[in-house]
Amino acid sequence: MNVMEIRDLSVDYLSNSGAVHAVAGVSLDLRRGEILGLAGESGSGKSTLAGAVARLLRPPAAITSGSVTYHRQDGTAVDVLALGGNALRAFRWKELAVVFQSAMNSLNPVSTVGAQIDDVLRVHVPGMSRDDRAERTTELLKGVGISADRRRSYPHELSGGMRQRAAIAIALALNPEIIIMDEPTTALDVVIQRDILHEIRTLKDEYGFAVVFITHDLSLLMEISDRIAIMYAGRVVETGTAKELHRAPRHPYTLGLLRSFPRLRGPREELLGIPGTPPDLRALPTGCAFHPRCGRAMAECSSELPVLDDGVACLLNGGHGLESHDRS
Ligand SMILES: Nc1ncnc2c1ncn2[C@@H]1O[C@H](COP(=O)(O)OP(=O)(O)OP(=O)(O)O)[C@@H](O)[C@H]1O
Repeated sequence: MNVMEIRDLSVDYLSNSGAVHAVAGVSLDLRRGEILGLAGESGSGKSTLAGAVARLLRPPAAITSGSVTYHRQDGTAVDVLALGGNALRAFRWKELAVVFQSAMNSLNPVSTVGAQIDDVLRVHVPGMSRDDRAERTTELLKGVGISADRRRSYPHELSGGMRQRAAIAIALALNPEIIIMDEPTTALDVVIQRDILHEIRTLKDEYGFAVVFITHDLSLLMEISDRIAIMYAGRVVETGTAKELHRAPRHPYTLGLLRSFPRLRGPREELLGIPGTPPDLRALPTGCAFHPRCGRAMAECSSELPVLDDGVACLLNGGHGLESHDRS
């Protein structure tokens, strides 16, 4: 059962030097209650895709095609790209919440963490009593591993890990169905990262929300995700369960990522398993965007754009392609 369906979604950043095709024709399902990992080198479009479905993109970003459908538990379908005003605000907190990499940026520095959770509840659940809000705040903080007395702490009084936990507690305040986490733990110590991620899994099992998890750490993604989507140059090139991708990656790019010790953030540099660097998104190579870096490229890879078929977009894997001139 899908909680969200993304179909043929494209996002450009418009600039004087041409449109940057950051997301190009992405179709992806998010199943209710799953953790979907999103991986790919820096600049492959992960954050832009997340921003599009959370409706957080601002100009110069422009959604140029596609649809995003959210399915409520009662069966109603919501056209996410058409939401506006109050409906959009309600969607963003009650149905979908986002946790960003830097918790400091999403927390208010002049308000205690308890007051920030209380604010969210007060604004979005007008009928909730003060006592009920206090109880819910304590419950949320406990749920992410913060003791109740810490609700009176200001963000700067908390460690990085605690701040991240507080940001997650705020995101969970209204019981959303979907949580998007964009590199939420990369700035943290590895041990703390793993602790927080295991708690997210526990919370997810308890509350039943689905998670879209974006990280540069593919090994971490393999550990915590149910399914993974690999992005390259704005497209999804492979999807599968974490086990499938780990055991038998089918796209040469996925294989390269697994063989590398990738630094997916920061300056673009060659990955050990993949020569070259990602393409300029203003002027993509013809055919498969990965072909200039692919050790297994065939002649047709430079003229045919492979479409995602049975979880992989690669001509080598029985995938069929579109002639370059068929591309919309
Ligand atoms: N405001 C902007 N204007 C122009 N181009 C942009 C803008 N924001 C992002 N881009 C470009 O869009 C592409 C996709 O960026 P995006 O941040 O979605 O990738 P990502 O995979 O999330 O990378 P990272 O892991 O570094 O966050 C990149 O080439 C980036 O340079």
